[in-house]
Amino acid sequence: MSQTIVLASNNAGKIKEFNELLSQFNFEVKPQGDFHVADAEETGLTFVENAILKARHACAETGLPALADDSGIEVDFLNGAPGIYSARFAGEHGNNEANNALLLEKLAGVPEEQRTARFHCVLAFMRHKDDPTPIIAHGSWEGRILESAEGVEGFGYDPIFFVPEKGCSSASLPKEVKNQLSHRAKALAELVEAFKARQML
Ligand SMILES: O=c1nc[nH]c2c1ncn2[C@H]1C[C@H](O)[C@@H](COP(=O)(O)OP(=O)(O)OP(=O)(O)O)O1
Ligand SMILES: [Mg+2]
Repeated sequence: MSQTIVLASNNAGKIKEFNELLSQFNFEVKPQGDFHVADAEETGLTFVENAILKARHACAETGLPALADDSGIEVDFLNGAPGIYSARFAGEHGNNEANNALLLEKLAGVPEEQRTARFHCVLAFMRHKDDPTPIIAHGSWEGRILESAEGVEGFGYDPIFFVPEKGCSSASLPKEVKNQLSHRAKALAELVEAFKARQML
């Protein structure tokens, strides 16, 4: 059986990673753009709320089950900012270069030990728009903010996120390595366990 699931994202970087991470499963995962679904309004105050809003929106627009990802980076020196506002940190939604430049600017002169940060990824899977029991999974990835951008892989904040266990930025890691370590990979592993518990895999 190959069930179609809508990936409730219009972020090309995420869509690419989900295609890599989900290739082991028997699902057909199609990005919502294939169904001409526009961005949901992210009005929640938590990653969990935003992930549900996105999944519900994609279910409503397509009539199919949907998987959404709300993610971002939490910087300790900034009391957790940009957090759920990561995609619009510098104002314009999804302007990665401006977001990275603003984060580097806000941390200018801050010593290494105070530059700790982590990525979060919350996944929400909903069977239909009125699903009262969405499956929620969470993963995080610890690191710190570099002083300048390094590497060309990945997307978003990857060029300025230092991965201590590898000694380089996450944009310097081969995609297979990021896909083993990342917040998204961990959340997806948790989602798979929840699917198994519900006899869905
Ligand atoms: O692995 C990652 N490597 C680098 N940066 C990342 C990662 N994961 C999330 N991020 C950043 C990108 C964006 O600034 C924000 C997600 O924002 P978020 O609203 O969840 O996604 P989005 O609006 O880009 O696409 P969509 O809502 O259509 O899925 O966190
Ligand atoms: Mg978004």
